[in-house]
Amino acid sequence: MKEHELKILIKRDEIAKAVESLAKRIDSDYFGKKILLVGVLKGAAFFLVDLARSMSVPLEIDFVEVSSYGNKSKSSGKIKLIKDIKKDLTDYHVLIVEDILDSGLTLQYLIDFFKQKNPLSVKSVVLFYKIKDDNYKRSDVDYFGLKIPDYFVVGYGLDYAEKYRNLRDLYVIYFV
Ligand SMILES: O=P(O)(O)OC[C@H]1O[C@H](OP(=O)(O)OP(=O)(O)O)[C@H](O)[C@@H]1O
Ligand code: HPA
Ligand SMILES: [Mg+2]
Repeated sequence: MKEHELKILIKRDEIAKAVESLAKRIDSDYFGKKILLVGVLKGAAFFLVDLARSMSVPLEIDFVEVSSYGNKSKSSGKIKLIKDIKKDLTDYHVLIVEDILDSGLTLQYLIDFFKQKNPLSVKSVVLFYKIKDDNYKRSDVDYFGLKIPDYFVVGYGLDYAEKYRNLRDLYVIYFV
């Protein structure tokens, strides 16, 4: 029996355009600055690679891994740090690279976490910004690519129970 089905939400071309346009804006804001892109494994790995290849300022990359969804489609509310970075950040501008802002808990956790490492600055770029109702207060995002409705989505790095990260387009997953 089929448990879920996928329906396309955003095509790869639109995603690619959003990534290009973010890269341009970040390039111009970070001109002459020592920048470290920190991707949030595993979901944001795909976005970080595409973003970094579209940027032209000199940059370094690193990754942290956190997890809070496990095999579910709702945040457990508890962020688990699985992999930290070792680098001394005191002379870097840190840009946290996230695939999606949903409850916002992961990003808030990481902003606080990186501020404690005393870099020159901490900012964030999120590709998919999930729209919640107006009273829903989340951490501020410095750059975002595409607003999406409040559905559970997969593809372009995003998973359901670890599957579908490799899809090039973004899909809504419906549980039937
Ligand atoms: O705004 P939030 O509600 O915190 O959700 C966003 C985070 O959740 C997902 O990661 P997940 O914990 O599923 O780990 P994964 O990237 O390995 O799938 C996603 O990749 C973001 O990192
Ligand atoms: O909509 C989503 N899809 C996949 N992973 C996620 N993590 C937070 N929100 C989502
Ligand atoms: Mg996940």
